[in-house]
Amino acid sequence: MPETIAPVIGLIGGSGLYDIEGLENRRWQRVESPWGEPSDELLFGTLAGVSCVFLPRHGRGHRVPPSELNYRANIDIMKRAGCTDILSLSAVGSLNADLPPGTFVIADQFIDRTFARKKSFFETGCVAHVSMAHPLCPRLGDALEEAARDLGLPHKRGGTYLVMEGPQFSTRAESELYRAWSCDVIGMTNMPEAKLAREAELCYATVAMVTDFDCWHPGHDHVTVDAVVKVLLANADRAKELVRAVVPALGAARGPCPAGCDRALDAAIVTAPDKRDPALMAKLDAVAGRVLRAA
Ligand SMILES: CSC[C@H]1O[C@H](OP(=O)(O)O)[C@H](O)[C@@H]1O
Ligand SMILES: Nc1ncnc2[nH]cnc12
Repeated sequence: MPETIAPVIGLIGGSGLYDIEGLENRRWQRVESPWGEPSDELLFGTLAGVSCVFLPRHGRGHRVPPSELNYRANIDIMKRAGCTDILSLSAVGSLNADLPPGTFVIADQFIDRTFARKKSFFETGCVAHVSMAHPLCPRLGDALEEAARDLGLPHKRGGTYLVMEGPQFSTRAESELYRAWSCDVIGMTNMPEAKLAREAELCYATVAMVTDFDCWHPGHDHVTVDAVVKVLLANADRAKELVRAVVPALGAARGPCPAGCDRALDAAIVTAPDKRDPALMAKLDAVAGRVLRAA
């Protein structure tokens, strides 16, 4: 019989999402990470009896820009806090005329165009290569799709999220290029977050909430924070409804992830055991302890 676990649902709130009201037994608590300073304390609580852990990605008050987020510390503390799954709730621009502001895209692919971020927990002293062919957990995607449908939210299952470095919005030529690549939405944060979640063997899903048409659209010559924030606030309320609907569905005890997210490191580490750096191994205790302790 495969082992069953009681899921702990991690929620990463993006722009406009700095708290989850309605979380019961709530407490903000600092969690230390060997990877440095995370964005904020974690908010622990329960929804319908299911354990949840919330992190405001940019910190309360939106202090940290996308390129300066410590993605490694953020994922590490969520793993330390016991999370098994992460739902990323993110504001995005639309690159697709069929996805107007207000649409929730349950993404299934990424193109990572970021270049100024630490993208892996694995460094000299312990090298690993995980698969990113299917970067988002289909089991979480199924649950989100069902909850969005039941709530009557405008949504689309599947879509490619292009991750740009930012913090400036894209040029018109870039926006057109990404459209020619068949990307659906654009944002600045879900990479390397999704790569690090995979390395940490966490199931990860993205709800990309469209706030604007980026700058390619004939009727929307540029993106402005003002315009984005207006839509964002309405999206944020609906995102919280979605969370309240999906968490109970995800909370039942379950076996291993059918897509293998929770076993991503099984065949990923290539460094010979006697060549591994003890200091790095100590930092990897939460992220990779399952496989390193077994070695
Ligand atoms: C305030 S609009 C630009 C900002 O919003 C998105 O962040 P998040 O994914 O955390 O919601 C986008 O990626 C930019 O960082
Ligand atoms: N157009 C856009 N480009 C990048 N990130 C965004 N976040 C919200 N809208 C965006």
